[in-house]
Amino acid sequence: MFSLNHGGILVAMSTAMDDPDVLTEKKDINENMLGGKKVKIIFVLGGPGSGKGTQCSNIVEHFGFIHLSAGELLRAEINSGSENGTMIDTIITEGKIVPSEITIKLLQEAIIKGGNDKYIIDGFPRNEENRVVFESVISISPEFVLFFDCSEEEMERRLLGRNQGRSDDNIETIRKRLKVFVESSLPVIEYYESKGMVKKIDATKPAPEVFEDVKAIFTHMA
Ligand SMILES: Nc1ncnc2c1ncn2[C@@H]1O[C@H](COP(=O)(O)OP(=O)(O)OP(=O)(O)O)[C@@H](O)[C@H]1O
Ligand SMILES: Nc1ccn([C@@H]2O[C@H](COP(=O)(O)O)[C@@H](O)[C@H]2O)c(=O)n1
Ligand SMILES: [Mg+2]
Repeated sequence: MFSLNHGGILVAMSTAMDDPDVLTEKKDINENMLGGKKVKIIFVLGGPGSGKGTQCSNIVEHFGFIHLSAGELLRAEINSGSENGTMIDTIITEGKIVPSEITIKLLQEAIIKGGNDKYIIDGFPRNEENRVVFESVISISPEFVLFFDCSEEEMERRLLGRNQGRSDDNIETIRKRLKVFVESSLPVIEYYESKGMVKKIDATKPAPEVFEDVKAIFTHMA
């Protein structure tokens, strides 16, 4: 079983039910280890509507990763009636970025619940604060960063046609999200680029063609 300690650091705590021999053992996550298991994380980044969610579903189906979407986790938090729900809802509707401690706590909980050793994390880190806080709280470095590169015109067209009832899929919020992407998210991608960790995909192409390029990357990493 896993839990958060008082400092918010993720710890793995074995209980009698999990393993009676290590009843009180606690292990921090570090150097990509979680509860004694090596955990692989891939960050999936790209502008709003670039096709992150679409391609993550394909990756789950073909390569056995667990897909965690930061945006989905935040929307679920709103729908759960949590005390932060109204604040998160306002931020999303304004196309801004939710404070990192909230998003990272949701990611931590989802990783623990997932119990897997391979995660694709979609839409995170969205800004430098996300990146730095994740690095300090969850000491797992991504294997690489998958970047879906798409033109703004195409992203806007897709979002206006998405029709999933999202409060941020309207032209006013879409324009704000595109601005936030350029000002706050691209610098994170550039940071990883400077470390040689970015695998860039032309995401303007039709979805099946994009997946062929994604497949080539994941097949080679297996
Ligand atoms: N390559 C593609 N060509 C055309 N349409 C696409 C392509 N990929 C995804 N779409 C469609 O575009 C819309 C946005 O895709 P998706 O939800 O996967 O994007 P996203 O990057 O997750 O966006 P967001 O950041 O807003 O969550 C969806 O309606 C999806 O069906
Ligand atoms: N790291 C993140 C990710 C998302 N958000 C907020 O959620 C909105 C929707 O995200 P999608 O990935 O589903 O498009 C996004 O516009 C942000 O408002 C966030 O704050 N931090
Ligand atoms: Mg998405």
